[in-house]
Amino acid sequence: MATAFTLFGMNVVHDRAPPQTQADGPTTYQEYIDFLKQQVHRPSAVTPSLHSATHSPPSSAAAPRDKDIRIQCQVRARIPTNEGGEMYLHLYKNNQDSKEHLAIVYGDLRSRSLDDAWANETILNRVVRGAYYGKLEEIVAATDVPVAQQLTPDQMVFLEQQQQQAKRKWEQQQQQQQTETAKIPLARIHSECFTGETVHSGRCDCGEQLDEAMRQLQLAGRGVIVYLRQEGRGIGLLEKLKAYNLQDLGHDTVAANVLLNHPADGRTYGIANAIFKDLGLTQVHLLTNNPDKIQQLESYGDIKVLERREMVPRSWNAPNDLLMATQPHLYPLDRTPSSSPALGMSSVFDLPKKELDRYLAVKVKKMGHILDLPDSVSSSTASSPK
Ligand SMILES: Nc1nc2c(ncn2[C@@H]2O[C@H](COP(=O)(O)OP(=O)(O)OP(=O)(O)O)[C@@H](O)[C@H]2O)c(=O)[nH]1
Repeated sequence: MATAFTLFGMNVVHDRAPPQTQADGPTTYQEYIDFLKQQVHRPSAVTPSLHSATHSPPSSAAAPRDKDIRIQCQVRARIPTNEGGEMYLHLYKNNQDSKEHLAIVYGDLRSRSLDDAWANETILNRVVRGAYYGKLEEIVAATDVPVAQQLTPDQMVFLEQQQQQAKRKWEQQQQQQQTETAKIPLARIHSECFTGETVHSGRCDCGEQLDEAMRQLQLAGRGVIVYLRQEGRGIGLLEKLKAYNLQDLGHDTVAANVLLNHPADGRTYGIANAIFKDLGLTQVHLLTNNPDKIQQLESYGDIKVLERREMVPRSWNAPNDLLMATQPHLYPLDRTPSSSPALGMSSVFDLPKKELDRYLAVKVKKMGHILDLPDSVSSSTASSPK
């Protein structure tokens, strides 16, 4: 028989009664989760075991392996964007996991580990891994290149001199910048979301957040988006897709994670902290609604978040829509209202809003994200835990 109870102002309907000890139903979130877990571990026709005998349970993504983090930027490359801007993609390796975490860098920030001298490398090796100063087109314009695998002695001398000059220019610019403006870079720590970013899922706002962060960074002209491979809040794509099926059965994003024996949010930010440091940042303005992200980042003691810049969902943000409609060149092509229907995709004016609003409401109501829920969203999500 279905049971209903209220949790954090939401009516939760479940197909089984809560445990005897909680005659009035769970009153705290922990009790709700315990209640759900109890059901999962009872044999049931409607709630099958989540892990078959042939599969070992997923490892806990929560275990912080945050000690003695070492990172190295392996390569940097210029990426012109379809909106007319330009950024430098930095690829990092680290001693914590085997993932390729990224930094999307705008403006003149430089990676210390990339710029370090590496053993037995030639000037051409440095240029190829992106540890060059200035613009490669300037080198190309001034020599007979294409530069071959082997540089002639003349080319080698030219390249060395050209790089010394370009480096001095960069250092001068840095000094001027610090004395004149002491600009604090704009930064974002973004967690990978294949579904939201690549297949344009309307279950979450991750894709539009990445687009919006890139737009803001491009406008700011200086800063970084650290792109962490922490898919599914750290549980990975496999487990996130299972969580989606649990969500379709009526659980919210937090409960679905817990039912799969994962923490609600298993992410850590030690690698982001190390990447910020590597890029010479000590103070940032951070684009986020997630206070936990700020707290975790600052807990390492290296980076101070001077200001939090909120990320308002596009579908809630009329002025942004207006900006997009009037300045579509600032937005990715596949997200503009005019091009979307032609591609058979939802336009931002026609997002699958119900599921997205539920996702956003859970972030605000259960995960403490700082966002003003519009009345329409508050009321439309009040009766559902999803
Ligand atoms: N486990 C799980 N992860 C999800 C789900 N939907 C999106 N994600 C992941 O959530 C991460 C983004 O986290 P969010 O909570 O949306 O945002 P945030 O990074 O904490 O906060 P902001 O800085 O304000 O964007 C990405 O790694 C997504 O893959 C879901 O339903 N379940």
